[in-house]
Amino acid sequence: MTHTHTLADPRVETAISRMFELSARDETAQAQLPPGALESMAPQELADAAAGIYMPISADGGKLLYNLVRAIRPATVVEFGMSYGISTLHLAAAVRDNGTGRVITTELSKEKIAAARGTFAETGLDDLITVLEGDARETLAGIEGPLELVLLDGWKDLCLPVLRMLEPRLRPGALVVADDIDQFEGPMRPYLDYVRDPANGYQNVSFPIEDGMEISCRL
Ligand SMILES: C[S@@+](CC[C@H](N)C(=O)[O-])C[C@H]1O[C@@H](n2cnc3c(N)ncnc32)[C@H](O)[C@@H]1O
Repeated sequence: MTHTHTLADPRVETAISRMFELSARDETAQAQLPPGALESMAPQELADAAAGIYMPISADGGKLLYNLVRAIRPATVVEFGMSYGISTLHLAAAVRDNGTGRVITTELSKEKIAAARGTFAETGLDDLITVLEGDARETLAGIEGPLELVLLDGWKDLCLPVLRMLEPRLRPGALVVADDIDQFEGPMRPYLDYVRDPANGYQNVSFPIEDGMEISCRL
């Protein structure tokens, strides 16, 4: 018997492959940002300046997210930092295959949001995805819990404030996944110190996948 899944749906596979191919130009585009942009620009200014840069999760990171969502069967998945939606498609494909749940994602760049909305419609996953336009610190402030899976992949210095904001709505056993913990060791430090401090109520594992993912289970 052949088992199929939504990541193998030709519409989804084509969209993900196309975006990964386009993301190969990220390094060249990133080199055109003003020097020190990552450290000095305000979140919206940086999002606009980086509108042409995909900055996606890795292919294996996407598969890991798919599997986590399949295993947990969350009613609500929350994503901080959608970009062009590569990670969002992996999350939504798993929600589709679970037959239950939804994905709420958030993004600052209007250009990325317009492109991602088109891609989500093209893949047939748009009915599962709610895109909130604006700063996650505001757009995610009012979402209802309990939350069972959270992906933190926006600007790295904002991962801790966003986690602290969502924390009261995490159900015990919820997973919080933070991407790029090795690549952005400095900006991620306050976040990592927080989740790794046993007093703060998480069990952690640093998953050695491309630039590193910290997976934290809410106790
Ligand atoms: C690393 S990329 C996300 C990549 C995406 N998860 C993927 O795998 O394709 C980070 C994105 O987060 C967005 N972002 C950063 N800070 C944000 C904020 N405060 N609120 C909403 N979006 C934000 C940026 O504009 C950028 O597109």
